[in-house]
This record gives sequence, structure tokens and C-alpha cells, in this order.
Amino acid sequence: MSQSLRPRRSVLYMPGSNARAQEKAKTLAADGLILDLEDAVAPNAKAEARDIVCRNAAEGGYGKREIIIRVNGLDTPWGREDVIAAAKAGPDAILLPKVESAAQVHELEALMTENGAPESTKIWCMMETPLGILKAEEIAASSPRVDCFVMGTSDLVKDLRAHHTAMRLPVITSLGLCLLAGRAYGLTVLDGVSLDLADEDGFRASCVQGLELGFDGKTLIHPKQLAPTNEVFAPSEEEVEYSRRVIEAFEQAEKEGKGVVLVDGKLVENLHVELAKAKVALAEAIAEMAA
Ligand SMILES: CC(C)(COP(=O)(O)OP(=O)(O)OC[C@H]1O[C@@H](n2cnc3c(N)ncnc32)[C@H](O)[C@@H]1OP(=O)(O)O)[C@@H](O)C(=O)NCCC(=O)NCCSC(=O)C[C@H](O)C(=O)O
Ligand SMILES: [Mg+2]
Repeated sequence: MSQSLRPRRSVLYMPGSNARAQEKAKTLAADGLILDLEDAVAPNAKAEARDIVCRNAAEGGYGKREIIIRVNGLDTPWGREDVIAAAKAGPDAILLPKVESAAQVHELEALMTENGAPESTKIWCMMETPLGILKAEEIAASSPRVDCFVMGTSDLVKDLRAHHTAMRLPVITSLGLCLLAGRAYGLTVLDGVSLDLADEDGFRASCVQGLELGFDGKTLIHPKQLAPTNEVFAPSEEEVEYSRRVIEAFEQAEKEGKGVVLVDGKLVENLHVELAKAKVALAEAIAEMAA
């Protein structure tokens, strides 16, 4: 679980050129929204998309949902102008695609600062190229503004010359390396998108796999993916109830001078209490989000 107390179970991409989707997003049960200026926008629509996205981010109206602007890479014809406009709009985060070094993060950060991005605007990094994955630790450690890794499994599968398979064995090493680096530096780590909108069982299975691997949430491409994702990445009522009992039992044990206790026949130590507290905190943050 990330150190962030903001629920990031479901983070939905939408093309920056699609004003209708950005309006609809104000009513959707997404924890975060990625307003995309990169791959979902055709070159001839980039400038208009930038205007739409930055106007929407500045105006708000998205409630407690986090707003993230995905800019084009700084080595493209659009990247710098995207960052300058996004910095002024002040979203919760700017998402940089295809990050491969700390130097790229520093370049983005300098441009954000020069253009008045508030301290609260974080940097999110797309992890989606072989070099980027190999540099995951360097990127995670590059700046306190870096707050989240987002797996870009479509680009990664392409670059690895791998195949999209149900249980994602071809990308498992890459997912694991980013999780290791993200966890080591206290970042949120979000799983990549599932492209097959027709396969509901397969989608749910990939959410469960992502949760079991340790991801905080998943990036999505369509509103129909929100409900199963929110459900899988939220602690269940039973988990929350058990977690509360773990916390209580351990507090009681400590008062009695003991460092371990049995709850429902299972050994509970301090590390289990930490996990239990994180689950309860996440459940409370989710409830607060829905209020
Ligand atoms: C995939 C889509 C093009 C399908 O769109 P559409 O045909 O409009 O779908 P529906 O008719 O089923 O839509 C029903 C209503 O939902 C709204 N809608 C659809 N998608 C979204 C969305 N993403 N966000 C918000 N709202 C959405 C429609 O407007 C309909 O509303 P209404 O008019 O009221 O009925 C489309 O879903 C889409 O464009 N998805 C996002 C694609 C995208 O952003 N791709 C880029 C990011 S993925 C990526 O790049 C990952 C990474 O970099 C990597 O390498 O892995
Ligand atoms: Mg990509």
C-alpha cells in the first residue's frame, strides 16, 4: 500500500480532445482522471486538446477526483508547450510518458517551476520502455515531487516484442521491478490498462492479479471498467472488520506486556498491525471520497 492516503484504485484515461468524455467524467466513480494529450490525441488535434484539458483542469468541477494531465514527451514538438500550459492550470499531477532517466524528471520539474506550477502539483511517471524499467530506482529517487509510477504495458509489450497474455508472464519482471522501486521510495504504483473491453471475466482477473502483485490501483480506458476495479482494490468489509480486531487485540496485548497475540487462531505481530492500520485508513479514505 502506498504512503498516499488518497484512494487511487481506479484512474481513468480520456482523450484530451474528447470534451464530452471530460464532462461525463465529473459524474463517474473514478478516483483519478488522466486527461491525455499524448497517445490518445492525433497530431493535428494536439493544440486544441491542450486548450480543452488545461481549461477543464483550471476550472475544476471534478469533486474529490484527482486530475492528472498526461503531456507529450519533452523531445516531441508539443511537450514543452503542454507542460507550460499544464503548470499554469495547476492539476494534481503532470504525467510524463516514457520516462527513462532522472534527468528527464529534472527537466520537467524545472519547466514546471519556471511556469508557476504549485508545490501541490506532483510528477507522475509512465514506466513503459525497457530502459525506463531498468532505471526505475533512479527515477523513483529523482525528486520529492515524484509521487506515482504508472505502468504503460501497451508500449512495454511492443518494445519487448512480447505478447499480451492473460496472466501477463511476459511483463511480470518489469511490473516487479517498478513495484520494488516504487515501494522503496514510498510511491503509489498503478497497474497498466486492459484493452479488451468485451472480456469482463478476464478484466476482473487482471485486477485481482494486480492487487495480489501489490499495485495500489489500475489505469483504465472505459467507464465500464470502474466498478470492478473499485471493488477489487478496496478492502472488503470482512477485511476491515478483521483489521479493527487485530489493532484492538494487539493494543490489549501490549498493555499486558506481550509482543504477539493470536486473532482467530492466527499469529499477529507488529507488522500485521501496520497492515491492518493501512487497510482501515484506506477504507476510511474511500468512505470520505464517497461522502
Ligand atoms: C475506447 C473508446 C474510444 C470507446 O469510446 P466510445 O465508443 O465512445 O464508448 P462508449 O460508446 O461505450 O461510451 C459510453 C459512454 O462513456 C463515455 N466514455 C467512453 N470512454 C470514456 C472515457 N475514457 N472517459 C470518460 N467517458 C468515457 C462516452 O463518452 C459515452 O458517454 P455518453 O455519450 O454519455 O453515452 C473510449 O472509451 C476511449 O477513448 N477511451 C480512452 C482511450 C485512451 O485514452 N487511450 C490512451 C490511454 S491508454 C495508454 O496510452 C496506456 C499506456 O501509455 C501504455 O502504453 O500502456
Ligand atoms: Mg504508452
